[in-house]
Amino acid sequence: MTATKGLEGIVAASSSISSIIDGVLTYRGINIDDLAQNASFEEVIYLLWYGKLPNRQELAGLKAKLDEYASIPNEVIEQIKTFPKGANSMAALRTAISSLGLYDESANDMSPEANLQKAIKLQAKLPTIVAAFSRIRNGEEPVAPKKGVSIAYNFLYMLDGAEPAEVAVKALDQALVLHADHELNASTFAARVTVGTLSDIYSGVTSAIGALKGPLHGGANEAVMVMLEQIGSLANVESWIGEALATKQKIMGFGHRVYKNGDPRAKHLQKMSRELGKLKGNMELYDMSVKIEEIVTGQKGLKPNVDFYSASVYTNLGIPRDLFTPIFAISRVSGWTAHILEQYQDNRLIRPRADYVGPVNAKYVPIDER
Ligand SMILES: CC(=O)SCCNC(=O)CCNC(=O)[C@H](O)C(C)(C)COP(=O)(O)OP(=O)(O)OC[C@H]1O[C@@H](n2cnc3c(N)ncnc32)[C@H](O)[C@@H]1OP(=O)(O)O
Ligand SMILES: O=C([O-])CC(=O)C(=O)O
Repeated sequence: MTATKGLEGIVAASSSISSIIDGVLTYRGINIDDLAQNASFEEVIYLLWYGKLPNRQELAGLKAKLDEYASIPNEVIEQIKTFPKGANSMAALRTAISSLGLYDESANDMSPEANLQKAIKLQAKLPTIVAAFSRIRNGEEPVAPKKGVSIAYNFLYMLDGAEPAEVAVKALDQALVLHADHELNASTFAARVTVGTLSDIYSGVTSAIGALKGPLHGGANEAVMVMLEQIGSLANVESWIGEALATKQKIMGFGHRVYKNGDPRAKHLQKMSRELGKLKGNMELYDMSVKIEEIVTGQKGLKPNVDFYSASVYTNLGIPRDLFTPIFAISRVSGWTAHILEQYQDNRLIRPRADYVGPVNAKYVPIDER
């Protein structure tokens, strides 16, 4: 037995949810470019869960359910109030989602109907939790979710307690579409491994949040912003990136396990970043990002991934840096739950082998002789 480090190129599941073929990403066979330009995030959620685009009535039905489930139990709000000041936002989300399962009487009902309802609940409640966490740590009361608006609108509304600008809602909605699913990425794989033991959906999503948090995965969007802040200005880009490359540091937001010729989502986020910069009358972050891309692609052949331009997009939307990865989770929970439902439909325990490289025939040495 020999191991493939990082499971690169290993096909570990069959799935009909999203595909990456010759660098082209589709959700249920529909090209991401088409979806990014035309679909709302709610249509995409429906597409991922039900395998087809909804008609008007089906979409209205899903939105009504999302409205019904968007509020979170008081016990969870009270628990968030006990979190340490300065808690990591993804750790807080992981804990709150795990707690949410305690207050759902159907948490361990494994019927397909109950699991679908729980997927809707998780999608509906996750943005409410992120916004509540953000307000509570700022010493503010959480804002209750509004009915009859999109997830993107509601999240921005619950975050600031004010009606969001149309342009901000549109940009966030498109970002949510672009992040919704991505085949067998690390967090989705973690979710599938967890529920492959026939554990419950809350456990699966909690595992996924833990995996998304890391800077080699979803945590990279926050890390890109840290880098932009450290660089500080367009004038510093060349020397900062030059030094980072010379000392073999990883440039956050570049490279991808599956895309070697570029991530098809990055161009949409780049366009959004440019447009939001123009609207704000401040192109510094956009110009810095373009310059970084020019150098990193020129010198290393590495292309920006989905996380790179999302950092300047979210910053231009006025969102605090440490909420970038929780926003990724607000979107990706649609994909995680679609994969969890698919895993339950045709489950087999996921249990690979390890290539043992440790000592053999070692003897137990009594403690006094060590
Ligand atoms: C939503 C997402 O999860 S998208 C990914 C988000 N993560 C990031 O942006 C973090 C930065 N990128 C990376 O760390 C990597 O490109 C990953 C984790 C995305 C992919 O990793 P892998 O497929 O394992 O590629 P690996 O890390 O082996 O890289 C191959 C080579 O390219 C280099 N490389 C890859 N990415 C980068 C980078 N961002 N900056 C500098 N060099 C890089 C590696 O150092 C390695 O070089 P070597 O062969 O000389 O050792
Ligand atoms: O697929 C991956 O490895 C990383 C990921 O989640 C994405 O790019 O959206």
